[in-house]
Amino acid sequence: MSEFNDINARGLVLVGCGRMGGAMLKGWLAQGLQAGAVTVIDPKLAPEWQDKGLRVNAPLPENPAVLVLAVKPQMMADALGELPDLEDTLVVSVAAGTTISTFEAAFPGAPVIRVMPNTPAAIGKGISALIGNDGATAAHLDLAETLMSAVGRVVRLDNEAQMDAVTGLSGSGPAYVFHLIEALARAGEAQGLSADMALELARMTVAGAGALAVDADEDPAVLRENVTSPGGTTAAGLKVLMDEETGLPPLIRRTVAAATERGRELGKGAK
Ligand SMILES: NC(=O)C1=CN([C@@H]2O[C@H](COP(=O)(O)OP(=O)(O)OC[C@H]3O[C@@H](n4cnc5c(N)ncnc54)[C@H](OP(=O)(O)O)[C@@H]3O)[C@@H](O)[C@H]2O)C=CC1
Ligand SMILES: O=C(O)[C@@H]1CCC=N1
Repeated sequence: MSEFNDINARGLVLVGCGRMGGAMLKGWLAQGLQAGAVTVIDPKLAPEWQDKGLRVNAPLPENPAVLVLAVKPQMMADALGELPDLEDTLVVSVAAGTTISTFEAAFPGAPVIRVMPNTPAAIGKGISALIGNDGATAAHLDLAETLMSAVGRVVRLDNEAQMDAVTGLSGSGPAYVFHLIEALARAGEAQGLSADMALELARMTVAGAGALAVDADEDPAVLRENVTSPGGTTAAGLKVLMDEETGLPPLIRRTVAAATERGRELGKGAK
């Protein structure tokens, strides 16, 4: 029996099937969501989605179980304006910044859940944080958690204000890690490695360390110490990286703070 039974019976509407919407849809279909139960609204849907049995830019089902909004925050008002009134449908938004109050205004009385996923959802390795409005029951939260746990892990927030920090950390975070790979590769090249060799070493180092950080019982700090021989190479590298004034900690603090602040601005309607 699929955990998507109710959704397969009543339907799911996905508005915006770009990088994030597409990543989630890929995971949901792989986990038992039936393509015929999904109505995708996206005027310029990528060709890869055209022959999957989805209902593409079709009229919405009468009473879908879930409406997932995955358009850019700047496009949200337009997208909401194109949707009909809904009854007994769970509204789920993954948009950065856009607050629950926006969806309550668009769908008065509806249960609303705000989710912040990330793109590793495409391979079932995402992390999502979610929080519902007062109209979202335990069953609604469980339904959203069913959807998001099909594409990775889920944490629940107790305060919507935390969502911008989540966005700045794990929503945007994959981009920081991809940039770390790029930077490591370039640094390897600077030390005489070929571009291909440096990229392969950097990519697999980040992937392997990430997998170990998840699988191992030890804290990341212990895993770091396990690599660091006294008087060895890692200690020499970490002396630069961990400098509290010029190293990674202040840089990452500023990075996450800037992303968090941008989430707050988007929530206030910035373009
Ligand atoms: N990308 C990421 O890593 C993450 C994104 N998010 C959130 O997900 C949302 C989508 O981001 P992302 O997937 O990156 O963006 P994309 O631009 O890749 O996808 C959005 C899709 O929605 C389409 N679209 C635009 N207007 C409408 C409309 N009125 N009705 C239906 N579809 C429409 C876009 O078409 P067109 O291109 O033609 O405009 C596009 O295909 C954002 O709110 C973002 O904050 C959250 C977490 C992570
Ligand atoms: O860059 C953005 O605004 C979106 C939200 C989190 C990741 N991408």
